[in-house]
Amino acid sequence: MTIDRIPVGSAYDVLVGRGVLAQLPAVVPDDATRVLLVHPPTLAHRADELAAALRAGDRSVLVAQLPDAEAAKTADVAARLWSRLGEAGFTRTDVVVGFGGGATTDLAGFVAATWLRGIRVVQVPTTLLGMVDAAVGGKTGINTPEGKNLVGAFHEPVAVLCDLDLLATLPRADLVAGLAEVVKCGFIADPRILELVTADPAAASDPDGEVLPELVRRAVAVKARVVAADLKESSLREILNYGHTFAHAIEQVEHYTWRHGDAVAVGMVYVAELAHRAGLLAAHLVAEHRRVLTSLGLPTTYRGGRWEDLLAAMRRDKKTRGDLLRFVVLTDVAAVTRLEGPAESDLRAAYDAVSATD
Ligand SMILES: NC(=O)c1ccc[n+]([C@@H]2O[C@H](COP(=O)([O-])OP(=O)(O)OC[C@H]3O[C@@H](n4cnc5c(N)ncnc54)[C@H](O)[C@@H]3O)[C@@H](O)[C@H]2O)c1
Ligand SMILES: O=C(O)C(=O)C[C@@H](O)[C@H](O)[C@H](O)COP(=O)(O)O
Ligand SMILES: [Zn+2]
Repeated sequence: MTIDRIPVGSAYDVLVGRGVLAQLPAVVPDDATRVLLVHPPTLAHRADELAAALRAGDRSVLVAQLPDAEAAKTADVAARLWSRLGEAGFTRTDVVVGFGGGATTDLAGFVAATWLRGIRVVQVPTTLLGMVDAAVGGKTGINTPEGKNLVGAFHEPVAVLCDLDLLATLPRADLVAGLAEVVKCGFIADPRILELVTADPAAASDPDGEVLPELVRRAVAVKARVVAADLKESSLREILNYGHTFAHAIEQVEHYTWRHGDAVAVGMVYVAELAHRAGLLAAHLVAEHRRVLTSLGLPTTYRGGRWEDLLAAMRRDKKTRGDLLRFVVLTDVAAVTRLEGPAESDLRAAYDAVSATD
Protein backbone atom coordinates (compact mmCIF):
# COMPACT_ATOMS: atom_id res chain seq x y z
CA MET A 1 0.00 0.00 0.00
CA THR A 2 1.20 3.48 -0.75
CA ILE A 3 1.79 6.07 1.92
CA ASP A 4 -0.57 9.04 1.81
CA ARG A 5 0.75 12.41 2.86
CA ILE A 6 -2.01 14.71 4.15
CA PRO A 7 -0.81 18.27 4.72
CA VAL A 8 -2.06 20.33 7.65
CA GLY A 9 -1.84 23.69 5.95
CA SER A 10 1.83 24.42 5.53
CA ALA A 11 2.64 23.38 9.10
CA TYR A 12 3.31 19.62 8.86
CA ASP A 13 2.18 16.43 7.16
CA VAL A 14 0.23 13.44 8.44
CA LEU A 15 1.57 10.24 6.87
CA VAL A 16 -0.98 7.41 6.61
CA GLY A 17 -0.25 3.89 5.43
CA ARG A 18 1.16 0.51 6.31
CA GLY A 19 4.77 0.41 7.51
CA VAL A 20 4.89 4.17 8.09
CA LEU A 21 6.68 3.61 11.40
CA ALA A 22 9.90 3.04 9.46
CA GLN A 23 9.83 6.76 8.60
CA LEU A 24 10.34 7.82 12.22
CA PRO A 25 14.15 8.26 12.07
CA ALA A 26 13.69 10.41 8.97
CA VAL A 27 11.08 12.73 10.51
CA VAL A 28 12.89 13.33 13.81
CA PRO A 29 14.94 16.42 12.99
CA ASP A 30 18.69 15.83 12.58
CA ASP A 31 19.62 18.57 15.05
CA ALA A 32 17.79 16.80 17.91
CA THR A 33 20.58 15.30 20.01
CA ARG A 34 18.17 14.22 22.75
CA VAL A 35 14.85 12.45 22.26
CA LEU A 36 12.28 11.47 24.89
CA LEU A 37 9.98 8.70 23.68
CA VAL A 38 6.89 8.16 25.84
CA HIS A 39 4.60 5.15 25.57
CA PRO A 40 1.89 3.22 27.47
CA PRO A 41 2.73 -0.11 29.15
CA THR A 42 1.03 -2.03 26.33
CA LEU A 43 3.69 -0.87 23.84
CA ALA A 44 6.86 -1.29 25.91
CA HIS A 45 8.51 -3.75 23.57
CA ARG A 46 7.72 -1.76 20.40
CA ALA A 47 8.93 1.43 22.11
CA ASP A 48 12.32 -0.11 22.87
CA GLU A 49 12.66 -1.14 19.21
CA LEU A 50 11.77 2.38 18.07
CA ALA A 51 14.24 3.92 20.49
CA ALA A 52 17.00 1.69 19.12
CA ALA A 53 16.14 2.80 15.58
CA LEU A 54 16.39 6.44 16.66
CA ARG A 55 19.81 6.13 18.30
CA ALA A 56 22.36 7.32 15.80
CA GLY A 57 25.60 9.26 16.08
CA ASP A 58 25.69 11.19 19.34
CA ARG A 59 21.90 11.24 19.83
CA SER A 60 20.63 9.91 23.16
CA VAL A 61 17.12 8.50 23.43
CA LEU A 62 15.28 8.30 26.75
CA VAL A 63 12.29 5.99 27.00
CA ALA A 64 9.53 6.71 29.54
CA GLN A 65 6.66 4.35 30.26
CA LEU A 66 3.47 6.15 31.24
CA PRO A 67 0.52 4.89 33.28
CA ASP A 68 -2.02 3.39 30.90
CA ALA A 69 -4.84 5.29 29.22
CA GLU A 70 -6.37 8.31 30.98
CA ALA A 71 -4.13 7.84 34.05
CA ALA A 72 -1.31 9.29 31.91
CA LYS A 73 -3.05 12.67 31.62
CA THR A 74 -2.23 14.12 35.04
CA ALA A 75 -0.12 16.96 36.38
CA ASP A 76 1.95 14.42 38.37
CA VAL A 77 2.90 12.46 35.26
CA ALA A 78 3.77 15.68 33.41
CA ALA A 79 5.89 16.87 36.35
CA ARG A 80 7.81 13.59 36.45
CA LEU A 81 8.63 13.99 32.74
CA TRP A 82 9.68 17.63 33.20
CA SER A 83 12.17 16.34 35.81
CA ARG A 84 13.54 13.79 33.37
CA LEU A 85 13.92 16.42 30.67
CA GLY A 86 15.67 18.73 33.13
CA GLU A 87 18.03 16.05 34.43
CA ALA A 88 18.94 15.05 30.86
CA GLY A 89 19.46 18.67 29.80
CA PHE A 90 16.86 18.85 27.02
CA THR A 91 17.24 22.05 25.00
CA ARG A 92 15.08 23.76 22.42
CA THR A 93 16.51 21.67 19.60
CA ASP A 94 15.49 18.42 21.30
CA VAL A 95 12.36 16.39 20.67
CA VAL A 96 9.56 14.46 22.39
CA VAL A 97 8.00 11.48 20.59
CA GLY A 98 4.48 10.42 21.62
CA PHE A 99 4.04 6.72 20.80
CA GLY A 100 0.62 5.49 21.92
CA GLY A 101 -3.08 6.24 21.92
CA GLY A 102 -4.71 9.63 22.38
CA ALA A 103 -3.96 9.71 26.09
CA THR A 104 -0.25 9.29 25.38
CA THR A 105 -0.12 11.80 22.54
CA ASP A 106 -2.12 14.38 24.57
CA LEU A 107 0.38 14.05 27.42
CA ALA A 108 3.44 13.97 25.16
CA GLY A 109 2.24 17.09 23.36
CA PHE A 110 1.54 18.87 26.63
CA VAL A 111 5.00 18.11 28.02
CA ALA A 112 6.61 19.27 24.77
CA ALA A 113 4.45 22.42 24.75
CA THR A 114 5.44 23.40 28.26
CA TRP A 115 9.12 22.40 28.46
CA LEU A 116 11.19 25.56 27.81
CA ARG A 117 7.84 27.02 26.61
CA GLY A 118 7.79 24.65 23.70
CA ILE A 119 10.01 22.04 22.11
CA ARG A 120 9.22 19.93 19.08
CA VAL A 121 6.98 16.86 19.25
CA VAL A 122 6.56 14.04 16.75
CA GLN A 123 3.31 12.12 17.19
CA VAL A 124 3.10 8.40 16.42
CA PRO A 125 -0.49 7.39 17.21
CA THR A 126 -1.09 3.68 17.76
CA THR A 127 -4.88 3.64 18.17
CA LEU A 128 -7.49 4.41 15.54
CA LEU A 129 -8.69 7.34 17.63
CA GLY A 130 -5.17 8.71 17.91
CA MET A 131 -4.66 8.46 14.16
CA VAL A 132 -7.88 10.11 13.06
CA ASP A 133 -8.06 12.71 15.79
CA ALA A 134 -5.91 13.07 18.90
CA ALA A 135 -2.45 13.16 17.31
CA VAL A 136 -3.48 15.63 14.62
CA GLY A 137 -4.16 19.30 15.23
CA GLY A 138 -2.03 20.30 18.20
CA LYS A 139 -4.60 20.15 21.02
CA THR A 140 -2.64 18.86 24.01
CA GLY A 141 -3.68 18.56 27.62
CA ILE A 142 -4.23 16.89 30.94
CA ASN A 143 -7.20 16.40 33.25
CA THR A 144 -7.63 17.98 36.68
CA PRO A 145 -9.94 16.87 39.49
CA GLU A 146 -12.43 19.46 38.19
CA GLY A 147 -12.69 18.01 34.73
CA LYS A 148 -11.42 16.72 31.43
CA ASN A 149 -8.65 18.46 29.43
CA LEU A 150 -8.98 21.59 31.57
CA VAL A 151 -5.25 22.36 31.37
CA GLY A 152 -3.43 22.34 28.07
CA ALA A 153 -1.94 24.20 25.16
CA PHE A 154 -2.19 24.36 21.41
CA HIS A 155 1.13 22.98 20.22
CA GLU A 156 1.44 21.55 16.74
CA PRO A 157 3.55 18.47 16.07
CA VAL A 158 6.32 18.56 13.47
CA ALA A 159 5.04 15.32 11.95
CA VAL A 160 2.37 12.66 12.54
CA LEU A 161 2.94 9.04 11.49
CA CYS A 162 -0.17 6.84 11.25
CA ASP A 163 1.00 3.27 10.70
CA LEU A 164 -2.11 1.19 10.03
CA ASP A 165 -0.20 -2.01 10.81
CA LEU A 166 -0.22 -0.95 14.48
CA LEU A 167 -3.98 -1.49 14.59
CA ALA A 168 -3.42 -5.26 14.37
CA THR A 169 -2.84 -5.50 18.14
CA LEU A 170 -5.40 -2.92 19.22
CA PRO A 171 -8.22 -4.48 21.28
CA ARG A 172 -11.47 -4.57 19.33
CA ALA A 173 -13.26 -2.32 21.86
CA ASP A 174 -10.62 0.40 21.40
CA LEU A 175 -10.83 0.12 17.60
CA VAL A 176 -14.61 0.50 17.71
CA ALA A 177 -14.32 3.46 20.10
CA GLY A 178 -12.06 5.19 17.57
CA LEU A 179 -14.76 4.83 14.94
CA ALA A 180 -16.93 7.24 16.92
CA GLU A 181 -14.59 10.12 15.98
CA VAL A 182 -14.65 8.90 12.35
CA VAL A 183 -18.46 8.96 12.37
CA LYS A 184 -18.27 12.43 13.95
CA CYS A 185 -16.30 13.62 10.91
CA GLY A 186 -18.97 12.05 8.72
CA PHE A 187 -21.79 13.94 10.41
CA ILE A 188 -20.04 17.31 10.59
CA ALA A 189 -18.28 17.41 7.23
CA ASP A 190 -17.98 14.30 5.07
CA PRO A 191 -21.20 12.37 4.26
CA ARG A 192 -19.16 9.86 2.22
CA ILE A 193 -17.88 8.49 5.55
CA LEU A 194 -21.47 7.71 6.56
CA GLU A 195 -22.10 6.05 3.17
CA LEU A 196 -19.03 3.82 3.56
CA VAL A 197 -20.03 2.78 7.08
CA THR A 198 -23.62 2.15 6.04
CA ALA A 199 -22.60 0.10 3.01
CA ASP A 200 -20.56 -2.36 5.08
CA PRO A 201 -20.14 -1.75 8.84
CA ALA A 202 -18.02 -4.90 9.25
CA ALA A 203 -15.58 -3.76 6.57
CA ALA A 204 -15.44 -0.33 8.20
CA SER A 205 -14.02 -1.87 11.34
CA ASP A 206 -11.72 -4.45 9.73
CA PRO A 207 -8.09 -3.40 10.32
CA ASP A 208 -6.93 -5.71 7.48
CA GLY A 209 -9.31 -4.43 4.81
CA GLU A 210 -9.32 -1.44 2.49
CA VAL A 211 -12.36 0.44 3.84
CA LEU A 212 -10.82 1.37 7.18
CA PRO A 213 -7.75 3.03 5.56
CA GLU A 214 -10.13 5.06 3.38
CA LEU A 215 -12.06 6.14 6.50
CA VAL A 216 -8.81 7.09 8.24
CA ARG A 217 -7.69 9.21 5.29
CA ARG A 218 -11.07 10.93 5.08
CA ALA A 219 -11.27 11.67 8.82
CA VAL A 220 -7.69 12.99 8.88
CA ALA A 221 -8.48 15.16 5.87
CA VAL A 222 -11.48 16.68 7.70
CA LYS A 223 -9.41 17.38 10.79
CA ALA A 224 -6.47 18.75 8.80
CA ARG A 225 -8.69 21.15 6.86
CA VAL A 226 -10.40 22.44 9.99
CA VAL A 227 -7.32 22.93 12.18
CA ALA A 228 -5.35 24.50 9.34
CA ALA A 229 -8.08 27.15 9.13
CA ASP A 230 -8.59 27.68 12.88
CA LEU A 231 -5.83 26.17 15.04
CA LYS A 232 -6.84 27.92 18.26
CA GLU A 233 -10.57 27.21 18.03
CA SER A 234 -11.79 30.75 17.62
CA SER A 235 -14.85 29.43 15.76
CA LEU A 236 -14.68 26.79 12.98
CA ARG A 237 -12.63 24.31 15.02
CA GLU A 238 -15.49 23.99 17.50
CA ILE A 239 -17.18 21.65 15.01
CA LEU A 240 -14.61 18.95 15.94
CA ASN A 241 -16.11 19.12 19.42
CA TYR A 242 -19.44 17.75 18.16
CA GLY A 243 -20.90 15.49 20.87
CA HIS A 244 -18.13 16.30 23.33
CA THR A 245 -19.99 18.46 25.87
CA PHE A 246 -22.03 15.51 27.12
CA ALA A 247 -19.22 13.01 26.34
CA HIS A 248 -16.73 14.71 28.64
CA ALA A 249 -19.39 14.90 31.36
CA ILE A 250 -19.93 11.12 31.14
CA GLU A 251 -16.18 10.49 31.26
CA GLN A 252 -15.73 12.66 34.33
CA VAL A 253 -18.78 11.38 36.20
CA GLU A 254 -17.73 7.80 35.42
CA HIS A 255 -14.16 8.47 36.63
CA TYR A 256 -12.72 7.73 33.18
CA THR A 257 -13.91 4.13 33.15
CA TRP A 258 -15.67 4.93 29.85
CA ARG A 259 -13.60 5.03 26.65
CA HIS A 260 -13.54 8.52 25.15
CA GLY A 261 -14.90 7.29 21.81
CA ASP A 262 -17.81 5.47 23.47
CA ALA A 263 -18.69 8.62 25.38
CA VAL A 264 -18.52 10.65 22.15
CA ALA A 265 -20.96 8.22 20.51
CA VAL A 266 -23.52 8.82 23.26
CA GLY A 267 -22.66 12.53 23.28
CA MET A 268 -23.55 12.83 19.60
CA VAL A 269 -26.94 11.20 20.19
CA TYR A 270 -27.49 13.55 23.15
CA VAL A 271 -26.77 16.67 21.13
CA ALA A 272 -28.84 15.40 18.20
CA GLU A 273 -31.77 14.98 20.61
CA LEU A 274 -31.11 18.48 21.93
CA ALA A 275 -31.00 19.97 18.43
CA HIS A 276 -34.26 18.20 17.61
CA ARG A 277 -35.93 19.72 20.68
CA ALA A 278 -34.67 23.15 19.63
CA GLY A 279 -36.35 22.66 16.26
CA LEU A 280 -33.05 22.45 14.39
CA LEU A 281 -32.70 18.78 13.44
CA ALA A 282 -35.30 16.46 11.93
CA ALA A 283 -36.28 13.32 13.85
CA HIS A 284 -35.08 11.02 11.05
CA LEU A 285 -31.55 12.46 11.40
CA VAL A 286 -31.57 11.79 15.14
CA ALA A 287 -32.52 8.21 14.25
CA GLU A 288 -29.69 8.20 11.69
CA HIS A 289 -27.18 8.91 14.47
CA ARG A 290 -28.42 5.90 16.42
CA ARG A 291 -28.48 3.69 13.32
CA VAL A 292 -24.93 4.44 12.16
CA LEU A 293 -23.39 4.21 15.63
CA THR A 294 -25.25 1.01 16.55
CA SER A 295 -24.20 -0.64 13.27
CA LEU A 296 -20.59 -0.31 14.43
CA GLY A 297 -21.26 -1.63 17.94
CA LEU A 298 -21.01 1.80 19.57
CA PRO A 299 -23.21 2.75 22.53
CA THR A 300 -26.08 5.20 22.08
CA THR A 301 -27.49 5.14 25.61
CA TYR A 302 -26.14 6.13 28.99
CA ARG A 303 -27.80 5.21 32.24
CA GLY A 304 -25.96 6.28 35.31
CA GLY A 305 -24.65 9.39 36.94
CA ARG A 306 -26.80 12.01 38.61
CA TRP A 307 -28.21 14.61 36.22
CA GLU A 308 -26.98 17.44 38.51
CA ASP A 309 -23.40 16.14 38.28
CA LEU A 310 -23.58 15.77 34.50
CA LEU A 311 -24.96 19.30 34.13
CA ALA A 312 -22.24 20.71 36.39
CA ALA A 313 -19.59 18.95 34.31
CA MET A 314 -21.13 20.27 31.08
CA ARG A 315 -20.93 23.83 32.44
CA ARG A 316 -17.13 23.45 32.59
CA ASP A 317 -16.97 22.70 28.86
CA LYS A 318 -14.56 25.03 27.05
CA LYS A 319 -17.26 26.25 24.70
CA THR A 320 -19.23 27.74 27.61
CA ARG A 321 -19.21 31.55 27.69
CA GLY A 322 -20.04 33.02 31.08
CA ASP A 323 -23.21 31.24 32.20
CA LEU A 324 -24.15 30.32 28.65
CA LEU A 325 -23.80 26.66 27.70
CA ARG A 326 -22.98 26.35 24.00
CA PHE A 327 -23.34 23.26 21.82
CA VAL A 328 -22.18 22.36 18.34
CA VAL A 329 -25.34 21.13 16.61
CA LEU A 330 -26.39 19.98 13.17
CA THR A 331 -29.27 21.24 11.08
CA ASP A 332 -28.50 18.53 8.51
CA VAL A 333 -25.61 16.20 7.70
CA ALA A 334 -22.55 18.41 7.14
CA ALA A 335 -24.51 21.55 8.11
CA VAL A 336 -23.22 22.73 11.48
CA THR A 337 -24.32 25.58 13.71
CA ARG A 338 -24.28 26.49 17.41
CA LEU A 339 -27.04 26.25 19.99
CA GLU A 340 -26.51 28.76 22.79
CA GLY A 341 -28.20 28.69 26.18
CA PRO A 342 -30.79 25.96 25.57
CA ALA A 343 -33.61 25.71 28.09
CA GLU A 344 -32.74 23.55 31.08
CA SER A 345 -35.89 21.52 30.40
CA ASP A 346 -34.53 20.66 26.91
CA LEU A 347 -31.12 19.73 28.36
CA ARG A 348 -32.87 17.40 30.76
CA ALA A 349 -35.25 16.01 28.14
CA ALA A 350 -32.30 15.11 25.87
CA TYR A 351 -30.72 13.31 28.81
CA ASP A 352 -33.95 11.42 29.45
CA ALA A 353 -33.96 10.43 25.76
CA VAL A 354 -30.43 8.94 25.86
CA SER A 355 -31.08 7.21 29.17
CA ALA A 356 -34.44 5.74 28.17
CA THR A 357 -34.75 2.00 27.70
CA ASP A 358 -35.56 1.10 24.09
N1 LIG B 1 -5.97 16.17 21.35
C1 LIG B 1 -7.05 15.87 20.65
O1 LIG B 1 -7.39 16.54 19.67
C2 LIG B 1 -7.84 14.66 21.02
C3 LIG B 1 -8.79 14.17 20.14
C4 LIG B 1 -9.52 13.03 20.49
C5 LIG B 1 -9.26 12.40 21.69
N2 LIG B 1 -8.31 12.90 22.52
C6 LIG B 1 -7.99 12.19 23.77
O2 LIG B 1 -7.53 10.89 23.43
C7 LIG B 1 -7.76 10.01 24.54
C8 LIG B 1 -8.35 8.71 24.06
O3 LIG B 1 -7.44 8.10 23.16
P1 LIG B 1 -7.53 6.56 22.80
O4 LIG B 1 -8.91 6.18 22.47
O5 LIG B 1 -6.46 6.32 21.82
O6 LIG B 1 -7.24 5.85 24.19
P2 LIG B 1 -5.90 5.46 24.97
O7 LIG B 1 -4.77 6.33 24.64
O8 LIG B 1 -6.31 5.36 26.38
O9 LIG B 1 -5.59 3.99 24.40
C9 LIG B 1 -6.54 2.96 24.57
C10 LIG B 1 -5.88 1.65 25.01
O10 LIG B 1 -5.21 1.07 23.89
C11 LIG B 1 -3.90 0.65 24.28
N3 LIG B 1 -3.11 0.67 23.04
C12 LIG B 1 -2.71 1.77 22.35
N4 LIG B 1 -2.18 1.40 21.17
C13 LIG B 1 -2.22 0.05 21.13
C14 LIG B 1 -1.83 -0.89 20.15
N5 LIG B 1 -1.36 -0.53 18.96
N6 LIG B 1 -1.97 -2.21 20.45
C15 LIG B 1 -2.52 -2.59 21.64
N7 LIG B 1 -2.94 -1.73 22.60
C16 LIG B 1 -2.79 -0.41 22.33
C17 LIG B 1 -3.52 1.64 25.34
O11 LIG B 1 -2.47 1.12 26.14
C18 LIG B 1 -4.84 1.79 26.10
O12 LIG B 1 -5.01 0.76 27.02
C19 LIG B 1 -8.66 10.76 25.50
O13 LIG B 1 -7.91 11.23 26.57
C20 LIG B 1 -9.16 11.91 24.67
O14 LIG B 1 -9.49 13.03 25.46
C21 LIG B 1 -7.61 14.00 22.21
O1 LIG C 1 -9.45 18.80 17.88
C1 LIG C 1 -10.45 19.30 18.41
O2 LIG C 1 -10.62 20.52 18.41
C2 LIG C 1 -11.45 18.47 19.08
O3 LIG C 1 -12.33 18.98 19.75
C3 LIG C 1 -11.32 16.99 18.91
C4 LIG C 1 -11.94 16.16 20.01
O4 LIG C 1 -12.23 14.89 19.43
C5 LIG C 1 -11.03 15.91 21.20
O5 LIG C 1 -11.60 14.96 22.05
C6 LIG C 1 -10.55 17.11 21.96
O6 LIG C 1 -9.52 16.76 22.85
C7 LIG C 1 -11.62 17.75 22.81
O7 LIG C 1 -11.15 18.99 23.13
P1 LIG C 1 -11.63 19.87 24.35
O8 LIG C 1 -11.19 21.22 23.94
O9 LIG C 1 -13.11 19.75 24.47
O10 LIG C 1 -10.93 19.38 25.54
ZN1 LIG D 1 -12.77 13.49 20.97
